[in-house]
Amino acid sequence: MEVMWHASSFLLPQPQELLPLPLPLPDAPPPALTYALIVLNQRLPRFAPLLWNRAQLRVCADGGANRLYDGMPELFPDQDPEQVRLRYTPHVIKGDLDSIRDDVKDFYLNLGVRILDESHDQDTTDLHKCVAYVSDSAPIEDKSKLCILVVGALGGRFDHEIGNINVLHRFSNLRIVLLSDDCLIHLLPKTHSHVIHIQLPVEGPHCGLIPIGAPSTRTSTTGLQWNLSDTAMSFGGLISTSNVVKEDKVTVSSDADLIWTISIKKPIKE
Ligand SMILES: Nc1ncnc2c1ncn2[C@@H]1O[C@H](COP(=O)(O)OP(=O)(O)OP(=O)(O)O)[C@@H](O)[C@H]1O
Ligand SMILES: Cc1ncc(C[n+]2csc(CCO)c2C)c(N)n1
Repeated sequence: MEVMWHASSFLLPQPQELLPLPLPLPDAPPPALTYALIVLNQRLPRFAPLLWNRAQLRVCADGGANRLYDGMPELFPDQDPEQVRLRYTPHVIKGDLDSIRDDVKDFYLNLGVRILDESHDQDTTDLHKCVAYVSDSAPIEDKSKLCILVVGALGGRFDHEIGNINVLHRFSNLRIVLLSDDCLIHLLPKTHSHVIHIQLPVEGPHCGLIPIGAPSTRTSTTGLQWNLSDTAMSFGGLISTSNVVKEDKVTVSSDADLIWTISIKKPIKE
């Protein structure tokens, strides 16, 4: 079975800000991914500017545009809010446009941002619409190198959270990472075995492995405090919550699609 690599390196400073990298190790992950960022309608996480700089395509889902407009200046309190907004202008705003404020819409329209009104579709969420846009924008051969980072996806309204997780399953051929200030989650498709490189300075130790779409009759892991060994997992039976990462590399293989979740560390207060 083919191996799929995962690493939350987008939470680290950009490679050019670091010292020259050592030679790749034999089991190092393959070349870097291309990132897209989707901003949802929840408070921006503190590391939003880091993800913004990582991403080549930046999209706001409807009310996510309000959060960008209001929230980026709050993250740079010493700077002129207008200058901050100009620096963090999205490429596209897409959704049913029932949450974006008129002043925000006019501001970004004047800057030439593409605003895509899909109010005719009341059966798919704004996140779904934005993921479809990002996916359609990427050439097919590049899709396996594409990683979509979604901020504001967790820790809010439960119906929205479940809707956001459903998007992971709906687009299971894409790498999508849902983020909040506190944790991230992504899908581990059953079509691959998985190697997850843990970025210990920024993530862990708490983690979970959860079969959300269907039960698993066999899941095996290494690198965790409570490893699974051909173990069954299902809602109503065992699911792996409150697990702990013990090594900087975790491996997972399963006969079902699983959700991987890991905590994001808080910055140390000075
Ligand atoms: N509280 C929340 N928790 C998690 N995700 C959210 C939350 N609020 C919004 N989102 C995400 O942001 C996207 C855009 O939000 P927005 O409020 O514009 O959507 P909406 O469809 O107008 O919501 P509503 O259900 O309130 O009509 C949603 O599709 C959802 O993915
Ligand atoms: C069975 C069913 N439940 C809820 C909705 C409502 N809904 C789901 S996605 C969406 C768009 C949000 O921007 C809306 C209004 C529906 N259509 N069908």
